[in-house]
Amino acid sequence: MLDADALSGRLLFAIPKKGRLHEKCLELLSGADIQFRKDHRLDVCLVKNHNIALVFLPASDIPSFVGKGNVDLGITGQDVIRESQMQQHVTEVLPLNFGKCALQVQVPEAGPIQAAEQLVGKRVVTSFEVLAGEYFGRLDEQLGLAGKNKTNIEYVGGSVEAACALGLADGIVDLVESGDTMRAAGLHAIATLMQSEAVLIKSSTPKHETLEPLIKLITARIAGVVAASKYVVCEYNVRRSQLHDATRLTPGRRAPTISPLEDEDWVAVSSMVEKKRIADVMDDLTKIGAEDILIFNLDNCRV
Ligand SMILES: Nc1ncnc2c1ncn2[C@@H]1O[C@H](COP(=O)(O)OP(=O)(O)OP(=O)(O)O)[C@@H](O)[C@H]1O
Ligand SMILES: O=P(O)(O)OC[C@H]1O[C@H](OP(=O)(O)OP(=O)(O)O)[C@H](O)[C@@H]1O
Ligand SMILES: [Mg+2]
Repeated sequence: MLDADALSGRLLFAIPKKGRLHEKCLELLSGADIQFRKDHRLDVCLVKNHNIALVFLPASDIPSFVGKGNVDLGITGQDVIRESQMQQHVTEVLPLNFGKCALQVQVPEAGPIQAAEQLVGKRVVTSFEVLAGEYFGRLDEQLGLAGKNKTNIEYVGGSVEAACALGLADGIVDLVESGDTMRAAGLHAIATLMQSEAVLIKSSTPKHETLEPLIKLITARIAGVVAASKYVVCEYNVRRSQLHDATRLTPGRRAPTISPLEDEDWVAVSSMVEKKRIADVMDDLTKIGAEDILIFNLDNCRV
């Protein structure tokens, strides 16, 4: 049985229990070798190989749990940190390079509204009533709307994109990643409130100073997994005479590793390259005569 004694002294680490961030968080924990077995009936479980307990919570509740110091560390989206008005109480320790999306004002594509200002005084449906309220509050003020004439912000918990078709709203404020959901609902975006990604957060006023070394260790491990997902190792052979151009193309993080080959005119080069740039880099290496270009994914790293 899991009771308060079992949790006492452990670092509490909040993980989204479902939704878009859940699977990615499990991959991060596995990459950082944080081992646990979760009973599906319980939202708290002990980590086997560290003095940590994982707490599985809705992503939108995690900012206030961390901000109030009820848990020590958490993963959630920057959007829900701002929506819960917890920015002053939580510290963003590390961006995690997933859960990337934008909070946008959307309206029916075929309709008359083409700018957010035209929605002022009308009905807006959203799960982000604080952020949408602030945004349209500013527009209301700029356009001098007050009282009953102000933009009407209404909360729904999900499936926000259906609101316009159902006749409940003139526009919505919701998250967009690929845009598939928005387009399927016949909507298009006319303004962006914020960009968001998943972040590792800790309390700005931690209750347990003694846990700080463990927080640092976990942060370093997770940073290693995140960096590994951003980089590849690029290895190739190139003529010594082209080495200057080659190192300009693949400068590495500190410097590329250069090894001699049996053929004295040639060297082997090994270098970390950002994954998103690798196709261009391979094209450019080919142009300067590099051969045998090999790309390796990283499972983990410390850089
Ligand atoms: N389509 C998306 N692409 C990338 N990140 C997203 C997307 N939708 C949401 N997110 C991020 O994930 C966080 C959690 O949202 P999500 O909708 O997955 O949670 P939920 O509402 O608890 O789950 P569910 O929608 O399954 O009930 C959001 O605050 C946002 O940061
Ligand atoms: O631009 P896209 O790639 O289509 O992603 C955007 C959708 O993802 C989220 O919904 P989710 O899947 O969490 O469902 P929900 O609306 O029920 O929360 C968000 O609320 C959008 O509806
Ligand atoms: Mg959702």
